[in-house]
Amino acid sequence: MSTSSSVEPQPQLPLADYRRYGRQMILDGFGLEGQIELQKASVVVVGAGGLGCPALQYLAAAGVGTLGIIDHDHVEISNLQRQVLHTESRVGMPKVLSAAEAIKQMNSRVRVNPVTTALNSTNALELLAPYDLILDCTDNLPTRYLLSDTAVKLGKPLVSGAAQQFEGQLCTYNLPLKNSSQDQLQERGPCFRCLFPKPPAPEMAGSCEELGILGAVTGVIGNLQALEAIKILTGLHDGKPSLLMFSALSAPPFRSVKLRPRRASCPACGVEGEKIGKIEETDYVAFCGGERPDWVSRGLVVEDPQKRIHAKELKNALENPQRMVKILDVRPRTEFGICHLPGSTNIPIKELLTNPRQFAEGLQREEETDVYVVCRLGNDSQLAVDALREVSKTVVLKDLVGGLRAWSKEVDSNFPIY
Ligand SMILES: Nc1ncnc2c1ncn2[C@@H]1O[C@H](COP(=O)(O)OP(=O)(O)OP(=O)(O)O)[C@@H](O)[C@H]1O
Ligand SMILES: [Zn+2]
Repeated sequence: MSTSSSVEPQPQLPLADYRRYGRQMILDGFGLEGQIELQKASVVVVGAGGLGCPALQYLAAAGVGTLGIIDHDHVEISNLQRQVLHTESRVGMPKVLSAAEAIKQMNSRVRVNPVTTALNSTNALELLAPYDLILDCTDNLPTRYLLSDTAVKLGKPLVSGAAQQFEGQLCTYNLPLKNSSQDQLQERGPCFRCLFPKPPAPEMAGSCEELGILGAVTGVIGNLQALEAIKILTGLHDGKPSLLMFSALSAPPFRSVKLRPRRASCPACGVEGEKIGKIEETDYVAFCGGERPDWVSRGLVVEDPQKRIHAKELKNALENPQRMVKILDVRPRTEFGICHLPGSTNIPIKELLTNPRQFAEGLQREEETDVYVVCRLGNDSQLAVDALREVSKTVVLKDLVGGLRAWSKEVDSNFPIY
């Protein structure tokens, strides 16, 4: 029997992994140690949407040992333009299960822990505690504050991404600082509350559905989140907190600002002044100004027949005109260019609201004409009708309940939904 085999060191990774991860293991500063760190690491990704999908994809491909995925939503066809782990055949499936399936196909050795419930103040500490690092891939402020407070309480870095339209942001909160002084406060970088002590007004925060998003933009930010996580886990991060801003249409597209140290008076991570209470007892939605008005359902509640018209009634009015009928479409020009009702006139809501009198005067000249205002979902059309009513004497001035989406559902299934 040869004695050499008993003294030969065992490979520290399965042999196949040397081949699989070799391209990254030969990088200076990464090495075998880096791969072992990734293998041992656990990362939880909150949100398996536009940011979460690319982030998960690169974390799984790189060989992070355990990935938690938390999301309560299901895959929709409108997600596939950017949520690149989901597929046509998985439309309707919980996003976390769809993402788990994609990861399994790519790297079967990654342990995936899917959670199909929403993260909230009562479950956050428990759901996030088992992980080394947290990725915020969500799309709303209450969850951002909740994630930040929980990350502070658990002492974990929080890699936060955001993207909308052509723009995105990346920031790691609660980042472990390198060469930190003895000063306790300086051991970690600032938290989300240090930067944004007060939430912006809820109406300022629009969703991707309302404002639009280019898929490749979420790809850029989601990839950067994965990269940031990998740098932190493998010790490649310089430990200097910064806020990175990306604007796809600007030159150069990236800007970065160094962040100030954490605020001693921060109610979450500071040592002075008022502290936040228990996370479990905090109402994050209320803190962020309450629920955003659900305009669509609001539209269904306000049933004032003087002010509003349903899609089927509008169809009748158009087909059996007692009087002249005019359709005013208040969507942005780009959306009007996607599809519109024949014969409709486009006056974008922004223009209309800057000078409603001017447009009302135009309508008044056509006193015999009934005016119906339409938009995409039935929100802006209400604002337009309210503004026009104040200055106009047009006899019939109504907005379409549920907007053109309702038109498509209730009247003409060939009218595009976008
Ligand atoms: N508190 C939360 N817990 C778990 N997942 C969350 C929470 N808040 C948001 N998310 C998830 O974060 C993801 C954000 O991704 P994104 O905005 O790309 O998707 P979306 O909401 O499907 O988009 P769209 O606005 O086009 O419908 C969503 O899948 C959403 O369900
Ligand atoms: Zn703070």
